Amino acid sequence: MRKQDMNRDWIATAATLSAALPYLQRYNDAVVVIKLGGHAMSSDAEMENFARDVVLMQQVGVNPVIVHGGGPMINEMLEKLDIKSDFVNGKRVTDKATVEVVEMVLSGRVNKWIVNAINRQGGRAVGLSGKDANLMTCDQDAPELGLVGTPAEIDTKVLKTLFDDNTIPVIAPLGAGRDGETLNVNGDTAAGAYASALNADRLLLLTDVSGVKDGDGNVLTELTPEQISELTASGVIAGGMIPKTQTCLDAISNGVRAAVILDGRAPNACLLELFTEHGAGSIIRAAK
Ligand SMILES: Nc1ncnc2c1ncn2[C@@H]1O[C@H](COP(=O)(O)OP(=O)(O)O)[C@@H](O)[C@H]1O
Ligand SMILES: CC(=O)N[C@@H](CCC(=O)OP(=O)(O)O)C(=O)O
Repeated sequence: MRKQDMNRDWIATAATLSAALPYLQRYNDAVVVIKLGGHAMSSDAEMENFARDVVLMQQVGVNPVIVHGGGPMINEMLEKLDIKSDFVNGKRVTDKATVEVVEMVLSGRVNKWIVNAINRQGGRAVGLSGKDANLMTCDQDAPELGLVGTPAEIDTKVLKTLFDDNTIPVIAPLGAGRDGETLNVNGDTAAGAYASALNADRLLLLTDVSGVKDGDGNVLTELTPEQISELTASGVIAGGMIPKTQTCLDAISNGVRAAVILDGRAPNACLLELFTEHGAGSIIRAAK
């Protein structure tokens, strides 16, 4: 590259940083809950990139909270163990044997993968599940789903202590039932519940599609609650996208300013959404 062109690149980089100033100011001290879906975690390299963005966010004054999924990793382990698994409306039917595998995979393998990646990028992350410090107490979801929880009470005390200590919580989507039993919670549902309890400024749901698509396959960059109802009724929003859009609707009616569904595999997806005019994915905003 010629020296002159190289200078032009650096000038563009400096201009990008300068243009980010209003966004950096806006998100200073804001809580951003990020749900990292299992499909958005496909390699160590992608995980390192994600972790780097999270550490940068924290460095500039955001309080990030990571809530993760891990459905594909759970499926892989259940298959190895020859345990059959079914989904109803995007939620896993969970019996005693299944919940043990879910906890082992989520709290063991996936949670530590993320924690380690953030720490390697110079951040300080701590791994938790909803069972720690009374973070998430759940009621049982539909009885036919078995040991699946729906969040009932969130205790944010430990999260606030971690923010004060510049520590990034990484939370596996498990909860404690009223009798202390372990319940499997859909990752999107869990992320939405934490976002509402914290009055988060943004809930980012990172997945493997660039946003919510209409019947022609085009990504809808802004989505209203009415559009979500119509697209769900007509079957265009299906499978794992049902709990995602439902979570966004619940979140914006419960104290979250906006929720975004975006492609977690795209480079710097979170930074693009938070710190640029461009934004990313499909945004659902709370009524003013
Ligand atoms: N209208 C829609 N727009 C985009 N994706 C959709 C839509 N309806 C269903 N999907 C599916 O939802 C999937 C995302 O949900 P899921 O597989 O549960 O992701 P994750 O593991 O990241 O939580 C997409 O990969 C896509 O196949
Ligand atoms: C009740 C329920 O469905 N729990 C999910 C928890 C993991 C999850 O949500 O993972 P993704 O975000 O990667 O889909 C499950 O067992 O797969």
